[in-house]
Order: sequence, then structure tokens, then C-alpha cells
Amino acid sequence: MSNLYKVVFVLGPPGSGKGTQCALIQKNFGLVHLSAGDLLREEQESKSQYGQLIAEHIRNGTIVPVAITCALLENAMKASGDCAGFLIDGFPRNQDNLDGWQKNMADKVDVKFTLYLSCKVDVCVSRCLNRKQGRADDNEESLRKRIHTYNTQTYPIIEYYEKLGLVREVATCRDTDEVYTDIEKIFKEAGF
Ligand SMILES: Nc1ncnc2c1ncn2[C@@H]1O[C@H](COP(=O)(O)OP(=O)(O)OP(=O)(O)O)[C@@H](O)[C@H]1O
Ligand SMILES: Nc1ccn([C@H]2C[C@H](O)[C@@H](COP(=O)(O)O)O2)c(=O)n1
Ligand SMILES: [Mg+2]
Repeated sequence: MSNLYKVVFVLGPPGSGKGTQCALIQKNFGLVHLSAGDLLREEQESKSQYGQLIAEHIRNGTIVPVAITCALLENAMKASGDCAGFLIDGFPRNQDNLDGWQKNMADKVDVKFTLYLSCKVDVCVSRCLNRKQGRADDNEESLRKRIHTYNTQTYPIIEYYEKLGLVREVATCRDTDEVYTDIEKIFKEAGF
């Protein structure tokens, strides 16, 4: 039996429902949900030496250098104990994320596929503006920047995995339950 961590990346525009769907997958399949954005927000709040740098990137919708994010992800994976695998939400978000992951993690993990949650931009923006979680980047100006970063830097990463036959796309401009029904099939077919 392989000792490699099983990993599913979860990507999609801001507000497409990554966190919402990961919570359901975690509950029903026993994979551990690790949101790169949540880990960075926790690091920022912990008076880390990187706090200011992380806060600036989050406000500007730009991407934190991979050394920081990859270390947070690896530490969280090590701290998780036995589980069915990991849902890595919001990573790899750009070429720097992908390069850093390949360099440090490629030989420790088995990437099963990338779950791509697709959704129209206007629906995503409206969901974020109504989210009411007090996020510093859920405002119109930050959202414009986050969507620009998604279109120019994250979508090319989805295309990279698509060329490898590793993308499973689910449209999320529908009720949460309908979206999850499609996702459940994908995870069952993948043997989870
Ligand atoms: N299918 C859905 N229908 C309606 N609202 C939804 C749906 N999925 C998620 N939401 C709501 O939209 C908001 C954003 O969802 P969520 O936080 O899961 O998105 P996300 O992709 O993780 O966003 P981000 O990239 O900004 O972290 C939340 O308020 C959530 O409750
Ligand atoms: N790989 C990542 C993931 C997230 N961030 C930063 C920049 C994002 O705009 C912000 C919020 O992420 P979300 O919770 O929306 O997934 O966190 C990053 O720099 N690198
Ligand atoms: Mg999220």
C-alpha cells in the first residue's frame, strides 16, 4: 500500500462555493479540508513575521509566495493524522504555487484530480458581497482584483491540469445540494 498522501485540489473563482462543497465532502468522505486562504488568514492573525505581507496580498487579491503557503499546507497535513486524503482548496493558484508544490511535495503526494467549480462571475461576486464573514477582501475593489488574478493566473493552472486529463468540472450556479450530488458521483468514481 502507498504511503503517499492522497490529494484533490479544489479550484474555481472567488465565491464559486469551494469552502461550502469541501465541508460536505469532508463530512461524507473523510477527507480533510485544507483551505490555503484560511491557513493564510490564521497565520496573519497569529502575529507571524509574515502577517503584514499576507494582509497586503489578501487585500490586493495577489498571491502570497509559495514558500509560505506550501509550508502551512505541509504542516497542516502532518498535523492531521490518519485520513482518507486531503482537499486542498484554493491551491495551486498560480505558476509560483505550482512550481513550489512540485519541488517540495510532488514525491510525498498522489494528486488524484483537480475539482474545478465553475460559476459565472456576477453570481460569484454577489455571493461574496453577501457572505458576511467579515473578510477584508469581500468588497467590490478587492473582488475586481481577485477575479483578475483568477482569470490571468489561476485559470491557466486549471488548463495545465486539464491537459493532463486531471480536471473534473462541476457547474456551481445551482443549488448547493444539486452541486454536491454531482461532486459525490465524482468522488465515488475516483474510489473514495
Ligand atoms: N450553490 C450555492 N448557492 C447559493 N449560495 C452559495 C452556493 N455555494 C456557496 N454559496 C454561498 O456563497 C458564499 C461563498 O461560498 P464559499 O465561501 O463556499 O466560496 P469559496 O469558493 O470558498 O470563496 P472564496 O474563494 O472567496 O474563499 C457563501 O456565503 C456561501 O454560503
Ligand atoms: N494559494 C493561495 C490561496 C490564497 N491566497 C490569498 C490570496 C487570496 O485572494 C486570499 C483568499 O483566498 P480564498 O480564501 O479566497 O481562497 O488568500 C494566496 O495568496 N495563495
Ligand atoms: Mg473559500
